[in-house]
This record gives sequence, C-alpha cells and structure tokens, in this order.
Amino acid sequence: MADKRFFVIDFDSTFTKVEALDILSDILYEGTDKKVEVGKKIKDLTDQAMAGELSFREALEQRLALLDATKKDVEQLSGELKLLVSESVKRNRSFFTNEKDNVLIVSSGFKDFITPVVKDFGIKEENIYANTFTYNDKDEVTGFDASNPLSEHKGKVKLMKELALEGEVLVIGDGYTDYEIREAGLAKTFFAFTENIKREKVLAKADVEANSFEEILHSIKHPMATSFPKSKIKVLLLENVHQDAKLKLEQEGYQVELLGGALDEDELCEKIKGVHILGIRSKTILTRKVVEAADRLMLVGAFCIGTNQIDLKACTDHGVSVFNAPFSNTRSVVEMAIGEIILLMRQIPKRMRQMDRKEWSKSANGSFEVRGKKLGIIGYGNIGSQLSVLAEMLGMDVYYYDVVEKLALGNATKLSSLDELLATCDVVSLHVDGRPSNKKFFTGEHINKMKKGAVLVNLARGPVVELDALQIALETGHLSGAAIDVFPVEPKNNNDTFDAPLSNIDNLILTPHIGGSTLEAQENIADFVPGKMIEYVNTGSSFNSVNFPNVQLPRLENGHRLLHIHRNKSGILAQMNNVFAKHGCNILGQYLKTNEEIGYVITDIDQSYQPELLEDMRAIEDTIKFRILY
Ligand SMILES: NC(=O)C1=CN([C@@H]2O[C@H](COP(=O)(O)OP(=O)(O)OC[C@H]3O[C@@H](n4cnc5c(N)ncnc54)[C@H](O)[C@@H]3O)[C@@H](O)[C@H]2O)C=CC1
Ligand SMILES: O=C(O)C(=O)COP(=O)(O)O
Repeated sequence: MADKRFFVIDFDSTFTKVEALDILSDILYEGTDKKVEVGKKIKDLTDQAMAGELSFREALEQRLALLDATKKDVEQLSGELKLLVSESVKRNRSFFTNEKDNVLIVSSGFKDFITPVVKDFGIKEENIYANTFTYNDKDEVTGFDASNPLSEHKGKVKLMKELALEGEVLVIGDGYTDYEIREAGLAKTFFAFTENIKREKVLAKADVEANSFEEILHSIKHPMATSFPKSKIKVLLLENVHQDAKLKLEQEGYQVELLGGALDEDELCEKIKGVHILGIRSKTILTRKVVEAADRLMLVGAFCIGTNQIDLKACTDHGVSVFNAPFSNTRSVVEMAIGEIILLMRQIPKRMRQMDRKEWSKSANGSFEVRGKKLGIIGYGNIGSQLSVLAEMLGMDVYYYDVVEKLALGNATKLSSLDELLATCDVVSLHVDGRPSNKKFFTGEHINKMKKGAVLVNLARGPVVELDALQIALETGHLSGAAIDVFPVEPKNNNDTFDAPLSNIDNLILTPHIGGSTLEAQENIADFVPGKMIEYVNTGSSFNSVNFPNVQLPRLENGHRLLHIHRNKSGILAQMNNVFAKHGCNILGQYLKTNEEIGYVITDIDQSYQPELLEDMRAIEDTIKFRILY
C-alpha cells in the first residue's frame, strides 16, 4: 500500500467557489438590514481563521452565534452550493469518480451541507470528514458536535493523525489549516488552491500554487492530466470581440486578455509571445513574420467570415490551425445589403443630404421600387445565396455569377458570364471573398459595362472594387448610386480618423465595415469560435478548420490521445506506427487525414507509455508539431 496516493481536499473556497457560512448568512438575512452587517462579521471571522489569526473553534462558535439557521436553511444552502462548485472541479468530474477511493474531503465546514454537494461527484460518504450541526426538536441549529476533532484548533492535523493514511498524501486547500497538515509532516505536498481566493499568508507556505485542478494533475503527472494545464493556456483576443467569448474561454480555465483594437505587425510580433490561442477579426493582418515570432501558437480564431487577412500558408507550415465563423454574421450582411438596395433605389441618401442642405425635394424622379428589378449577385456563396432568397421575397428578379458551380436557389438565374450579368442587372451586389486574385477584380471596365443608372453595392472586401473608377461613374451619372462598407485601407480601431475615398456624391452610402456588426452576429460568433477553439484543444477535432484536414472525433475515455502534424510526405504514418510498435503501445484508434500540405494523425493508445515514446515521435522527420492531449 506504500505507493498509494491520497488527495485530501478542502471544501470551502476550494471544492466550491465560496465559504458556505457566508452563503448561509445571505440566505438567512436576505432582504433585511442585518444582511450586510452579519455578512461582514462572518467574512472577517472566516478570514481570520483561514489566515491562522484566530483559533478555529473560537471563529466557529462566533460565526454560528450569528446565524439562526434551521435544517431547512441548511438544505437550501447545499442546493445553492451545488451551483457554486469551482469551475476546474466541474471540469475534472471524472477525476473524482476515478479516484473515489483516494479522495478525502477534509473540512472544518459541516457534513450537513458538504455531503450532498460532493457525493454528486462520486466521492464516498465515508471519505467525507467534517463537522456536524446539532439541532433541537424544532430543527433549529443549536451548535456543533464538540467531540469532532475538526471543531478544534488544529483539528485537521488531529484528524489526519487519527486517520494515519499509509501512502503519499497531497493536501489541496486555500487555508492555513490545510497547510498545517503539511507542517505537521502528515502530507508530502501542500497545494495552495488559488482559483477562488488567494491568501498571501497561505501562499507563502505552499509547496505548489495551483489555480486550477488541472495544474495539480499536471504537476503530479497524473495519468488523467491533460498535456498542458488549461489554466496555463494564454488567449489573446483583439479587435473588441464580444465579451461572451472572453467569458466562455475563461470558464474553460484559460487566461484571456481582450484588447480593443487591432495591432500592427511589430506590436503583434511582441504581444504574440507565449500566446497559445489568438482571436482576431478582419483588421488584424496576420503575416508570416508574426506566425514565426509566435513561440506557443497552436490555433487562430477569426471572429468573422473572411480569412484573407491571415497568411494561411504560414499558419499551416507552423502547424497552427485556423478557424473562422463561416455563417454567424451572414444574415446581418444580407439584411444590410437589402436595406441599402432599397435606400439607393429610392435615392434616400441623396434626399437626406438635400434635407441637411435645407432643400425640399419632393419628387419621384429617379426613385424606383425594387419589386420586379433585376438584382445581380457576384459571388453566390453563403451571403450571396442568402441575399438571393430574401431579395426574391421582395419581388426582385435574381441573377448570379460565381466562379464555381452553385445551385440556383428559388427562381434565381445562373449566368455564365460576368459581362452578361452587368448588362442585365439594375443592381449589382458583390459578395466574393477576399482571395488575393480578387484584388481590383471589379475594375472601371466592369463598372462601365453596368447598365446606365444602375447601383453598386460592395459589402465584400475593400480592394475588390476600383474606387477611382466608381467615383467617376457616380459623378457622370453612369451609376445612380452606390453603397460601400469596405475600403482598401481601414483604420485599426475607432480612435483613428478616416478619410473616405469617395466624396461629393449625393446618392452614396458609406459605412465603416459594419456588415457583420450586429449584436446578434457578434454574440453568435462569440459562441461559435470559442466552441471550436475549446473542441480543438480538448479533442484535437479540426472540423471547420480552414487550413487543416478536417477530422472530427469524440473525446476518448481511459486512454491517451496523441496529435501529430507533419508535412505531407509518404511513409510518415508507417514511421509513427513503428515507434508505437517499438514501445509496445496498444493502439485503440487511429485517424489520418491529409491536405496538399500537411498530414494530421490522431492516435489513441491505452494508458501506459514511456516518455521515450514522445521523444521518438518528435524525432520523426517532417514533424511540424506533436502534442499529447491527455
Ligand atoms: N462587410 C462585412 O462586414 C462582411 C464582409 N464579408 C465578406 O463577404 C465575403 C463572402 O462571404 P461568404 O458568402 O460567407 O463567403 P463564401 O466563401 O461562402 O462565398 C464567396 C463566393 O464567392 C465566389 N467567388 C470568389 N471569387 C469570385 C470571383 N472573382 N467571381 C465570382 N465569384 C467569386 C466563391 O466561389 C464563393 O462562392 C467574405 O469572404 C468577406 O470578405 C463577410 C462578412 C461580413
Ligand atoms: O466577417 C467578415 O469577414 C467581416 O468582414 C466582418 O469583419 P469584422 O468582424 O466586422 O471585422
């Protein structure tokens, strides 16, 4: 039994995020004048006891004297505590189930509310060591069982002496009384648990500071440890992505920094050091130089649709997987396009400018309904085809042109040449992507081929349209109006000024790249992209990655998952399997997918492996990245 390992875990502020008696006080005095006053007294007494400044029994007696609780209140308390379990405890539920014989809850709190909470995690009732309340016949709490060593000063030490555990004892807690077990020589290691509260005096005594359970498992090389504690994963989010993204990633246990604007190349080269996950929108230009400056980067999330701002090849070369949000703002762009088409056809921008100039111009000249008009969509992808559907519902006659074969939705007509579309349509709306060949794709020549009096809408990418030619076409009246949301050069953030490239045109809508800027879209994106990030980190699943071969896998129970990213050359899988054979590993499952540049192999093996296996895997020629998930 000598190599048995016990985990002695504190309850208040460790297993749960809170001190239970604080919550009990809130329950008892909610809505009364006493709430703040009693709450503060309880908290002060708890802090004094936790910091070792007041004897435990004294603190307990004084706290209970302030609380007139009943059995029912205690039941309500455990219900609330179930919702307040520490995030990393929740994430590691399977650890508690697997280690149920070795996990002990040792707390100076009360079994009455602790047991229902920890039992849900598979912890055995006989392994819960805590005080118990005494009640009178009206079920009112009258005090506590004074014969319990845990109600005494240095009670945890006394209890641990009585238990005389044979094996390695690890103590995990936030308080001084937890440290005392280690001080008394009854534990090998004291982990100061700082996920919920950091007590400097306790921290000073810690063998290891752990601000999550993952850190503990990682530090003891527990077989269930992920390759890297989540709390050490650094995420940098730029361009003011929605706060929900930050919260979601923080709940997963990552360290997240959110900045307002984009960063330029040099700033980003500096800031990217140590970052594992980068989140950007359309303004951050992620160059090869930045990717090469990154020393930890494993994945990039584009919190938008377009990925033209990212050097995807550089990311692939460095084994960095890129995800985007391919549909989360589609509808917002389409609604804006519809609105702008109607406004331009009615000359509303022009009328508004006239009103600003104090001109009254009530006239139908040059104003049209959209019903029955011909809409030409260039780029019939997700946005283009969605626009097609909504425009038809308004009675428009839809034509489209795309470089690849696309299914015509509804009654839309596919045209096989761009010229035909330009010669046919009253409204032309651009929805191509930002691939390099689309730079200056829509030239003066195309504009001149549009019907006289037609309108142009560009919500795609700035460099796609030749704006000088558009200015001339609008000035000469060849086009009757335009809406431009994207520009060849856009400011990094809202503090920069912007000199609009088109000017002195009445029937013109200029907007600061807000096609996808609705709260709905940003919330959708903030849910979708972090979801992809977390899935990639947790399972290796690259489904929806824009540069990695797409592999989707469930989480593996009871085994190790190894991820190998390599240049796509022949024979790598054979070499990997030779390594597995050499180390006698039993392969539970293996998945290989390649694209033109890289191969991505996910191998699940059974529990045991030697560290040399990992070295041998990394030594395979053409390996780009290798990591163990868990
Ligand atoms: N203004 C804004 O805030 C937003 C702008 N966008 C832009 O809209 C673009 C399109 O988005 P999705 O429809 O989701 O992308 P998508 O990839 O589903 O569709 C793009 C379509 O354009 C076609 N295409 C590319 N080049 C072409 C060309 N030269 N001629 C004809 N067809 C061409 C492609 O074959 C594809 O079908 C994004 O790439 C992004 O640049 C996206 C969201 C918001
Ligand atoms: O989704 C896109 O591609 C967009 O252009 C929207 O970009 P944004 O997130 O508003 O910078």
